Amino acid sequence: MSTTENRLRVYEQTKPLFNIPDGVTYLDGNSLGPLPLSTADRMGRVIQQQWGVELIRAWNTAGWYVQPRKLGDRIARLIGAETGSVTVGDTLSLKVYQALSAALEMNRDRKIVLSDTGNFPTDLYMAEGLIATLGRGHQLRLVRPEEIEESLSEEIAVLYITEVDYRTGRRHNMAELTARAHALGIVTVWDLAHSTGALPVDLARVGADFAAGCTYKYLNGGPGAPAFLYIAPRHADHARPALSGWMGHAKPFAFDLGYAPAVGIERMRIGTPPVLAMAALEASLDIWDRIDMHEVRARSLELADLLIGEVERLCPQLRLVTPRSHEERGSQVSFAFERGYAAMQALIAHGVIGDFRAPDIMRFGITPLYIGKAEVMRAIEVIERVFTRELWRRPEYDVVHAVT
Ligand SMILES: Cc1ncc(COP(=O)(O)O)c(C=O)c1O
Ligand SMILES: Nc1c(O)cccc1C(=O)C[C@H](N)C(=O)O
Repeated sequence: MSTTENRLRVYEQTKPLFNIPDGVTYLDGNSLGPLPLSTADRMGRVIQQQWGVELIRAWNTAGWYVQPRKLGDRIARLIGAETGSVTVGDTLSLKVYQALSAALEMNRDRKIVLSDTGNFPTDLYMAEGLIATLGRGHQLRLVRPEEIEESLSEEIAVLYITEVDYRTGRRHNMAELTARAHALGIVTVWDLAHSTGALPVDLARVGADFAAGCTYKYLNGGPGAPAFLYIAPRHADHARPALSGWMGHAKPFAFDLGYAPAVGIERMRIGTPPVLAMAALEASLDIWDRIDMHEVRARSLELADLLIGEVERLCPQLRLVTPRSHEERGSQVSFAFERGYAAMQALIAHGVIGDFRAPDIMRFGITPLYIGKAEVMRAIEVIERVFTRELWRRPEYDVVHAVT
């Protein structure tokens, strides 16, 4: 846990803990965080000593079985959640499905799921799939992000949104929306994919009902790292698991023929946890345990302001789509540019890695653990070069890859 004595000073003491290839300025930690230097060693030890030697005994001797909860408690500190209210495992798509289905059951007389057009598509697709499976006439209602508040009403069963918009970086006011939703009898499900490790989140204080997030972005857990799910302790013993796998059973090793949910958040486990991926996450959480999220936030805003100011001054072709107000943004800066895909490919070819989101958004993640003023200044210099020389016009930058 982060105490004043063992706290790491963000950037100065954290940058040396990451593997950032020479010549690369990495502004895509909002999509896939870089590799902590300790990860390979940690995974190697789990593979060699635990899997290799302990074999199946390691579920007990190395604590594999209790890892989902132990890692959950470490993430809980970063999102202001109560101890014992977070479980780790599966993918975020599954975790939002579980949260939404449990939330809908808490409001059985209402049929509308309210979300916004800035939500990440998998969240919307999972809702569509769940609604079709339920076959009870639910409806997914999508409004523009800025219309969410005025769209809350006693008709809505669940408010189902992502706190920080993956394209624009626009941030919803979680405290205000949760309070308003609760006053109208609405259950809330928050996707924290672009919040966890990006900014302070205070789930217990705002009284959120359900939340889920991933660990491969700001938390640096590695590609395919497991997701997490939060249920407010007041609901955890009543929430019904739609995906009633054996690891969420009250007594998995009794091998009963019928399902009985475990106590609390444990019921949201599904099947066998990804032990090796959890080992990687454990290594990155060793860093995060020593981080003060308020320090991360202060640095992030400072760096983002620098990037916004200089890019707007030097590259008038780019249009800022991230809100200027600190309260209304997450930890990424996005600009719209018609040829944004090619421009981002040009930047990547020149050592500045950000990414592109259709139709025209260039995203730059601000991740203060390994990005400081020097990195942002270098990115600005390269962005200026790409735009003043119109390097994005080169045909090689139009080649479209499967994953952007
Ligand atoms: C808001 C949000 N939700 C969900 C996901 C993805 O979920 P999964 O980890 O299941 O691919 C992403 C990114 O991929 C995301 O940005
Ligand atoms: N999860 C990803 C993947 O498996 C491949 C490529 C990108 C991703 C992402 O996380 C995308 C990300 N959620 C986004 O904000 O666009």
